[in-house]
Amino acid sequence: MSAPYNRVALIGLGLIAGSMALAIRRAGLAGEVTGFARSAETRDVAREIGLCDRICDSLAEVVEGADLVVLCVPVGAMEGVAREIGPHLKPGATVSDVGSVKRAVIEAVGPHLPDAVHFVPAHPLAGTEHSGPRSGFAELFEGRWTLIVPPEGADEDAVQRLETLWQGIGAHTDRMEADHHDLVLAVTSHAPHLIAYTMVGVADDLRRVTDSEVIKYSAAGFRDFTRIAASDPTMWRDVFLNNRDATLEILGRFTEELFALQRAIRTGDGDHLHAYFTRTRAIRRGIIEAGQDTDAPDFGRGKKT
Ligand SMILES: NC(=O)c1ccc[n+]([C@@H]2O[C@H](COP(=O)([O-])OP(=O)(O)OC[C@H]3O[C@@H](n4cnc5c(N)ncnc54)[C@H](O)[C@@H]3O)[C@@H](O)[C@H]2O)c1
Ligand SMILES: O=C(O)C(=O)C[C@]1(C(=O)O)C=C[C@@H](O)C=C1
Repeated sequence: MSAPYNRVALIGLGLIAGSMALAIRRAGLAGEVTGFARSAETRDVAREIGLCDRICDSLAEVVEGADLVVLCVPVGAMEGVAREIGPHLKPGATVSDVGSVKRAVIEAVGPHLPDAVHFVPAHPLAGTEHSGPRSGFAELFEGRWTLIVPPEGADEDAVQRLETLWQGIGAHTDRMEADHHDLVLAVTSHAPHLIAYTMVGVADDLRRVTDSEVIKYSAAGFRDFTRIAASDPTMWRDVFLNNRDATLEILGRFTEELFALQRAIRTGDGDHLHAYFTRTRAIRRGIIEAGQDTDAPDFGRGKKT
C-alpha cells in the first residue's frame, strides 16, 4: 500500500499516539512521523524509546509541513491545542483526533482551524487501562473498529485517506454521525466505565469497614472492573464532562432498571429476575451467533455460551 501521507504529526504521546506511531512506522504508512508532548519528561522518554522518527519541542514545530495532524490529548485539552496549532498548519493538511467524545471535540476544535485545512475526527475503539508514552504497542488497533466522524461537507478524499491509514494499521473503519456516536459510546463505554469506577469504590469502602478480603478473593468479573477502574482519571473526567447529556440519559435508564431489579430481590419476585436474565442472555448469544464478538473464546463455532 502506498503511504497515504508524507508527514504525520502526533500530539500527546500517550497510549493512543504511541500505538499509532509504532503501527504507522511498522506499516510504512508515512514518510515521517513526528511527535510532541507537553512535558519535557514525556518527550525525553519518547526519544529514549524511539517512539517517533522525530520528537519536537513545540506545537508549531511538530505540525510544520505535516499532511496529517492527529490530536491524541484528553478531550478537555483539544481546544487549547487546536487554537495553538491553527496558524501553523499547512494548507491542504488534514487534522484529526482520537477523542472518546465527538460532538464536543468538533465544536471545540473546528472553529480554530483555517478554511484551507480538512477536519476529519475519528475514534479508535481500542485501548487499555494504561497510559503514557511507554504504554503504546503497534498491535493495539488490529481487528478493532475505528469510527470516522466527518462533519457535514467534509472533503471525501481527505476522509478516504484517513480511512486508508486506519485500515493500514489493522482497524476496520465505519462512518458515524457525531451525536449518534456519543449516544452509542455512552451505552457501550462511558456508562460501563462509571459503573466499574463505582463498584470498585463500593468494594473498597466495604473492605475498609469489614477488613475482609473483598478484593483479594474477587472473581473474574470483578477483576475486570478493577482493570477498567484503573483507567486514566484525566481522560475519564473529560469524557464525562464532555458527553454529559448522553451519559446522564443512559445512567437514568440504568438506575430505573437497577431499582426494578432491587425491588424484585426485596419482594422475592423470582419471575421478574428470571425473565430479565433470560432476555440478557439471549442478547449475548445473538452477538456470538452474528459473529460480532471476535474476542469470544467460541467465536465462529456457533457454540452457545
Ligand atoms: N485509553 C483509551 O482506552 C482510549 C481509547 C480510544 C480513545 N482514547 C482517547 O485518546 C486520547 C488520548 O488518550 P490516551 O489513552 O492516549 O491518554 P494518555 O494519558 O496515555 O496520553 C495523553 C497524553 O496527552 C498529554 N497531554 C495532556 N494534555 C495535553 C496538552 N494540553 N498538550 C499536549 N499534550 C497533552 C499527556 O501528557 C499524555 O502524554 C483521549 O482523548 C482519549 O479520550 C483513549
Ligand atoms: O479496553 C479498555 O481498556 C477500554 O476501556 C477501551 C475503550 C472501551 O471502552 O472499550 C475505552 C475508551 C475508548 O474511548 C475506547 C475504548
